[in-house]
Amino acid sequence: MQLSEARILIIDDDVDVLSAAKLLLKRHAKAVDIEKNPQKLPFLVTNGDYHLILLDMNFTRDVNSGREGFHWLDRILDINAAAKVIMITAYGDIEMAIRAMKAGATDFVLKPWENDKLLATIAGALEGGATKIAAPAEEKAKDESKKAKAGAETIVASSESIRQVLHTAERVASTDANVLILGENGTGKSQLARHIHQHSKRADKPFVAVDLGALSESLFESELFGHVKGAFTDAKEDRAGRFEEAKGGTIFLDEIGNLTLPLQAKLLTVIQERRVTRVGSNKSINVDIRLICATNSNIEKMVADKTFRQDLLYRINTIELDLPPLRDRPEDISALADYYLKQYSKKYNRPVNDISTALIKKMQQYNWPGNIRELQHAIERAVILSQEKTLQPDDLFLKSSAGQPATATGFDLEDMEKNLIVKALKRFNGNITDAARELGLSRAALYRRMEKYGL
Ligand SMILES: Nc1ncnc2c1ncn2[C@@H]1O[C@H](COP(=O)(O)OP(=O)(O)OP(=O)(O)O)[C@@H](O)[C@H]1O
Repeated sequence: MQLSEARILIIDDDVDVLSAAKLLLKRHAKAVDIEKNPQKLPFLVTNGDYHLILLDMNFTRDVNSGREGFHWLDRILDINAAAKVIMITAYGDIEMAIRAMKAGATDFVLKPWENDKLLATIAGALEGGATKIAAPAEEKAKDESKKAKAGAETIVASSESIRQVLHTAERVASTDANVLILGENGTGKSQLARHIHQHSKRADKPFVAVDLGALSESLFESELFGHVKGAFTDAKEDRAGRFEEAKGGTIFLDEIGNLTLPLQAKLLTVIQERRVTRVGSNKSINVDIRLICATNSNIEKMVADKTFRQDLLYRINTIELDLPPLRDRPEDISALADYYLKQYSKKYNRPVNDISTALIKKMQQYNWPGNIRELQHAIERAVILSQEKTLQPDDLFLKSSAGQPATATGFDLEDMEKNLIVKALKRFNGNITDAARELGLSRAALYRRMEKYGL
């Protein structure tokens, strides 16, 4: 839709921001309403028929955390999941802006804004009607059902090593052989397990995934094997366990290397007998399941150290599939980056459609400790933050030198700040006053940071 047809609501507790925005927008839009008090939002959203809402992230009551901004974003999307909300965020709040986009905001603008940029962002949000991000709950439900549908997930496989693994996986899918998938975190073990299920004759039966690493010892039995009413204090009714839920289908036991020895013994019995007994019951039930396990531990070493039972390993590893880390398959890096670029530029309605050769090179030199999951998140952030059509090396926040571990999030705030400053200085040909204004900093604060980063 055109900006000239749009009804816009602006919510900010700073009256100067409100009047500046109104002054600008009323010249371009059909109607502009402003409101200082966010408590009025539910009423306004319900009755106002707005095409777009500009929402402040940090109300003064809650300046630092942005919590209130998220709260109001949620309220708006609860009332109208298709609402278009642009968050107004201060410089330094980029991390929050990313979270807001993930939580369902259509876009964000940094304060203080440039008028042209604000207008372009609003016009972009209004135009991108069809690609509006779904509200989180909707999105999640869509994801789940997508995953459940056979063949719905795309596996990117350019490298010979992954093609080999996929080839073997598809060949063994039709058998009922137990499969053990090995690989570092984020290499795609869960995805491969789902792929095997989808290519098996059990595809239209349940696929039940259990993260054994997240299961406490006390919950293990009732979660996996179920319980009968009264078996323990909280057992208010009979409940089937995950093995029973997977009947006729596949059970995927992730992080099997995390099981303690007593639990390994219990699991071994069930796998051998293909029968489970609910906690508190004396009747065992037959379960027809296909078993797939995965671990990022060195399981052979665990057997040698006697922390993993050899007989259990022999039961679960009839077929062993080894997913190599991403750093060992550079051909997959550019294919995956491309795949996620398309996915996220569509999801977030961003104009980014290409990755520069220099950035591909940078990615291929990096060691990706978090593997595909880390690459996926890095591209997602870059797509959200980039203003350009082609992603450049500066757009991806990685530790710069190859072989260095990334930070826990793969995203370093200081690197990010330095990059933003470099970009602003470039854009304004080194003009400190203009760059500082763009960044929302005083000239002195910008000088201090330039000194800190040796710029
Ligand atoms: N070949 C691939 N093509 C496209 N996306 C992939 C591929 N492999 C993995 N992914 C994606 O990477 C992310 C991590 O994959 P997954 O959860 O399967 O890894 P994992 O090895 O099970 O991780 P963890 O060890 O932490 O449980 C997921 O979003 C998944 O969809």
